[in-house]
Amino acid sequence: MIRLRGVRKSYTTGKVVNEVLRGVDVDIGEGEFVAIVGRSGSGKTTLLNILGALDSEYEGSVEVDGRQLDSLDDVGISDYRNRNIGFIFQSFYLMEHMSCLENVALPAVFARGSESMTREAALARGREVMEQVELADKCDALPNTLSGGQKQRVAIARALFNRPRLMICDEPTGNLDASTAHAILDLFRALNEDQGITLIIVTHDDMISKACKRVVRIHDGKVVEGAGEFATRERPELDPTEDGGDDTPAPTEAAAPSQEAQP
Ligand SMILES: Nc1ncnc2c1ncn2[C@@H]1O[C@H](COP(=O)(O)OP(=O)(O)OP(=O)(O)O)[C@@H](O)[C@H]1O
Repeated sequence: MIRLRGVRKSYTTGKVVNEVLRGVDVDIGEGEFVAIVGRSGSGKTTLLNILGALDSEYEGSVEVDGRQLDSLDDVGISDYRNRNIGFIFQSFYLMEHMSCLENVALPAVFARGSESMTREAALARGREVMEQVELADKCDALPNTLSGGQKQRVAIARALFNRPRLMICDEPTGNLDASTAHAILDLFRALNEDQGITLIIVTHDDMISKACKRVVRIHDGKVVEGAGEFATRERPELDPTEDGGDDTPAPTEAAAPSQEAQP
């Protein structure tokens, strides 16, 4: 489903170039349940943003169902995202002045053309996904009256609204205690097993990564474990204290301003 080859990404700040991804090759198949792990600063979120078509400023190839993502224009990319991907973040990004149901129905606002829904249809679909996350009784509640775990369930319901094939989750349990995190994990498992939704989860939480069916590990700007159906060409020696430190690559002085530095 998603195939990355030779993906490189650097951030340029002034004259300093930080090469974060240095030739990432990875495959994510339909229906997979994958964790992305690595030290802080190793580029997990950077990779996730590319996998989720949130970032198109990279070198290399990202192919989805046989089609290069960079062949799509901005409208094509947002259509692809809206139709196929649900996003879950550590901070739940709920609109505090709207009810949970209105939050969940928000993706209808972004639907385009003939597919846009009436308000009634959007709210009915919202109720359906609130039921799926077992929060039907919280439809009219404001988000700030909910617990952290409940807020994350509302965010998951919102992500489910457009019936995504893929859910991209960045530290989804980062703000939750262990038992609440476990309940969210159970929900992810059910979405994967019962609905066949592909899940890609960036996590520092061992409980989550152990439950995933594959672990993709990033180190030194490359995928060193769990790349998918092919062998990674280079495998740097891994530090056994892997997740304990910071993997931010040392920034280098730019010889010339990179493309990203151009206005
Ligand atoms: N928008 C940005 N501009 C400049 N540098 C950035 C930007 N986003 C990330 N970086 C840098 O890229 C590197 C990788 O960041 P990223 O957030 O992908 O790491 P991560 O593995 O997700 O880290 P963590 O586990 O701490 O969340 C870090 O050195 C970070 O400072």
